[in-house]
Amino acid sequence: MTKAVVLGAAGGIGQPLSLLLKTNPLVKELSLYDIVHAPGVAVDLSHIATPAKVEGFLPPNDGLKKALTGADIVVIPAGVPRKPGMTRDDLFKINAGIVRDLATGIATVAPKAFVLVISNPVNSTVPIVVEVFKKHGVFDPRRIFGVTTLDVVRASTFVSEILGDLSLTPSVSVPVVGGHSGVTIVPLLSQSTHSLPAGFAQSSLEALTNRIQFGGDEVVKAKDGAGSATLSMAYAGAEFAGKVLRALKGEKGIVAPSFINLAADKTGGAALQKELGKDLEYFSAPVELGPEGVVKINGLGKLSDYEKGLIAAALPELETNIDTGVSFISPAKL
Ligand SMILES: NC(=O)C1=CN([C@@H]2O[C@H](COP(=O)(O)OP(=O)(O)OC[C@H]3O[C@@H](n4cnc5c(N)ncnc54)[C@H](O)[C@@H]3O)[C@@H](O)[C@H]2O)C=CC1
Ligand SMILES: O=C([O-])CC(=O)C(=O)O
Repeated sequence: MTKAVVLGAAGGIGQPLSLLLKTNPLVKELSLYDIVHAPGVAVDLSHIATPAKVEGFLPPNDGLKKALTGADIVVIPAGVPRKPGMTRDDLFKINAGIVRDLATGIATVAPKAFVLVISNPVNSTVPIVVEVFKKHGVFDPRRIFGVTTLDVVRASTFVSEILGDLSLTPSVSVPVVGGHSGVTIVPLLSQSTHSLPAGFAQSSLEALTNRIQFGGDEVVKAKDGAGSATLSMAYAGAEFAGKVLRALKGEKGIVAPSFINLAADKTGGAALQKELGKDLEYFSAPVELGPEGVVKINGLGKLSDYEKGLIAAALPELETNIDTGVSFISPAKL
């Protein structure tokens, strides 16, 4: 009996993500929570002929508590999205408090649930969730994930476009590491399952890297004030949640990049910090998943000199983003 919960379920991401979770056969119960419209979205989804039982909750009458009771996996797309001209960090002022309050609810009601954080800025909101869990004495680094899957999805799509064959997309896999904003997004294109065309110029590689790093801006610009990626994010969120659910059920060998606390696997985390040359507490790396969450943090593999430069450029911003999140909850630590 697996219960999934979506917090922020009536939003641009929340609705299609809830739809996709409703169609996942591993989900037996689906609870939707939002400050608006969640019961209506739930009734709508409840007519779909798949097994998951759907319920929707609003804040009054302990709605958050009811939504979270018995949760195995909680996905958080609650919060405001960007408008043109904004960075993800500009969202921190509003989203930090939203994520803190929702994390407090999870830590109190469903401390063992897997928590998948979509709300931006992910590089800071994941540390917020972790600090809240620490304060409640329920922190397990293996169970808290920043969802960076959209960067991986974009990398597969853009590489397939360059190879001139979109039908390759499902099998093209490119590790994307670091974090989830601008230069902290580091695609390791040299490790793509499908090589770029022979003679692919360095300038083209840089343009492709830039497109993956700033893919979010492409959508924000195209939506022209109406928000940021929602449908592709819902797809990516459902894909990552699906992997976590399969691992929870005992399937072995599932690996996916995610922004995690490196204490999730002490040996792998320490080895990664050594590779990075920096004692970062968080990093998005390929992680192997199991029934208890992160089983193993994989290293970066063989990097090109260009990729080494991208990692070096990502580290200072990542460190600042992480500190911003930690100090929002635990100012004394810094
Ligand atoms: N990790 C990633 O790759 C991506 C992250 N995002 C982020 O996801 C977040 C959501 O984006 P959208 O769905 O487009 O925004 P949206 O504005 O369409 O939806 C957000 C939803 O959150 C709800 N909400 C606000 N405060 C809440 C609270 N305290 N409790 C429960 N629900 C609350 C709102 O009522 C709304 O329904 C943004 O922060 C955005 O930047 C967006 C795309 C990709
Ligand atoms: O760009 C944004 O603000 C939303 C996001 O995280 C993405 O699309 O990758």
